[in-house]
Amino acid sequence: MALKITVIGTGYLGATHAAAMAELGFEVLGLDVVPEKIEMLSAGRVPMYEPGLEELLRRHVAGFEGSTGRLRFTTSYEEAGEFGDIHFICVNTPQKHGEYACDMSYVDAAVDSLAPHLTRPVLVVGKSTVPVGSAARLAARLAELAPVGVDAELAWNPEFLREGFAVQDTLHPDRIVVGVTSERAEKLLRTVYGTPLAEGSPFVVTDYPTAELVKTAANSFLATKISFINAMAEVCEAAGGDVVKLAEAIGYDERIGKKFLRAGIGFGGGCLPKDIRAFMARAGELGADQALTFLREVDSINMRRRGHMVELARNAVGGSFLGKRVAVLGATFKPDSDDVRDSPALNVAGQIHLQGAQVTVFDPKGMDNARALFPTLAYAPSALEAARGAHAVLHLTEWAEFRELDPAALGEAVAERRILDGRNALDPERWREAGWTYRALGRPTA
Ligand SMILES: NC(=O)C1=CN([C@@H]2O[C@H](COP(=O)(O)OP(=O)(O)OC[C@H]3O[C@@H](n4cnc5c(N)ncnc54)[C@H](O)[C@@H]3O)[C@@H](O)[C@H]2O)C=CC1
Ligand SMILES: O=C(O)[C@H]1O[C@H](OP(=O)(O)OP(=O)(O)OC[C@H]2O[C@@H](n3ccc(=O)[nH]c3=O)[C@H](O)[C@@H]2O)[C@H](O)[C@@H](O)[C@@H]1O
Repeated sequence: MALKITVIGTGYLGATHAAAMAELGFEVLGLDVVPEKIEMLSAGRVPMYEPGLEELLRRHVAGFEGSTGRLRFTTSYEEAGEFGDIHFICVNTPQKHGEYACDMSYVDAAVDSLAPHLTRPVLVVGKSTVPVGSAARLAARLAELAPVGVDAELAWNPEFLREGFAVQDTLHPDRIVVGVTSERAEKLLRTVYGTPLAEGSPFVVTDYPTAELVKTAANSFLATKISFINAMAEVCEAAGGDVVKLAEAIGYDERIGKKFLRAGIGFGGGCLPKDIRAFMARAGELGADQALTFLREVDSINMRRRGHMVELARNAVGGSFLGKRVAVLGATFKPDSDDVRDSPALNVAGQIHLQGAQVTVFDPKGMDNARALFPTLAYAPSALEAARGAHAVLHLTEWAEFRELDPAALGEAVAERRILDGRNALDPERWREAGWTYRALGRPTA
């Protein structure tokens, strides 16, 4: 009999994973505790912006022409327990309020809710990003809470997808990593990730702690790479160098590589910032805090970028924001996503607003989420409207459409032709030729 899969938590990770599992041919049931999300997904609508996901969803949710009907959604753990042979846990693991540590309460709640409803031998597979040691603890919890006689095993299978590329990354992953304690679990996961998904993707089998650590190590490395180039940007500014050229030049060395060397206002989002902090907190609990002290520096270089952007903008408008209008292009933490969790762009916008400027934000996809998080900022329906009357335009999220903006047309709308590029993504010459003062982070002023 074909394996049936449940996916618990249908956010950025879970909704994508559920649709991808249906694409691979499995019967899938997605579960979330938020009924509105379940209603939307059941109707073939994705509750966030993720390119290609809605199309994938509609290929498998019933009610659309030619759909396989293999993908359904529910809020019922009882239904999930009846349905699944394999249960993927994809719930959120945010930073604890006021602490560095990871809040495991959602993962714990998912295991606690599922376990009593299990009806047959199952594999529960954690995908959420968790502190090392969680899998062993959860395996014991699962065994304890599962009905007597039900064999409930746990595996850990961290996820490496990027928002904006979630569908592609899930269907064609760089690698699949599984932390298992039995051959049966490994075999089941090899079946799940069988062709075409695993074609060309290395399949790494390891123990729980290594699987958990691979995930936090990967995100720590990426964060470190970004903070490294941002540290170079600071030195370039002091010395009159150009960090974009520097990144290009060091990137030709294949050992260094070109990727993740874009200097700017730094990393944000629902993952890198909280993951490096949770990693430091966990290392501290394990008595290995010294090993990760460099991550504290990675974090502080990153947070400094936001303050630096605010300072540059303040200086650009004459030393004070009082009575000034500032246009902010971009609200999401990166382009091609509507995610504003720990967004550097919104953080900068918020700081400038607090310092007295009238800030107007435009983002192609993140407006609703931005408004919900920063209701006191002003929002405009286009970049042009946001720029109207502005004393400075700040480019803070590198959406492709911002690269296409017409500097001459925007120049007609603003009070002062002054643009600060927080992502080093615009073409300085185009803006300068149209009479703008263009300023970027880590680059010469003219
Ligand atoms: N967003 C991303 O690009 C990636 C996220 N991750 C990790 O995946 C996990 C999930 O992240 P996101 O999808 O971004 O979070 P999210 O917040 O978008 O989604 C989490 C979902 O879980 C649901 N949920 C919470 N408690 C629940 C419960 N007890 N039972 C059922 N559903 C519950 C929430 O309602 C929400 O819909 C995190 O650990 C994150 O670090 C890993 C790789 C990529
Ligand atoms: O654990 C996760 O959730 C995911 O976190 C990141 O993915 P994501 O947060 O979607 O976004 P990234 O593309 O990594 O960008 C993160 C942040 O770094 C910034 N960034 C990225 C690259 C760069 O060169 N410079 C830079 O400032 C982006 O603007 C963004 O704010 C990782 O890239 C994924 O592999 C991982 O699965």
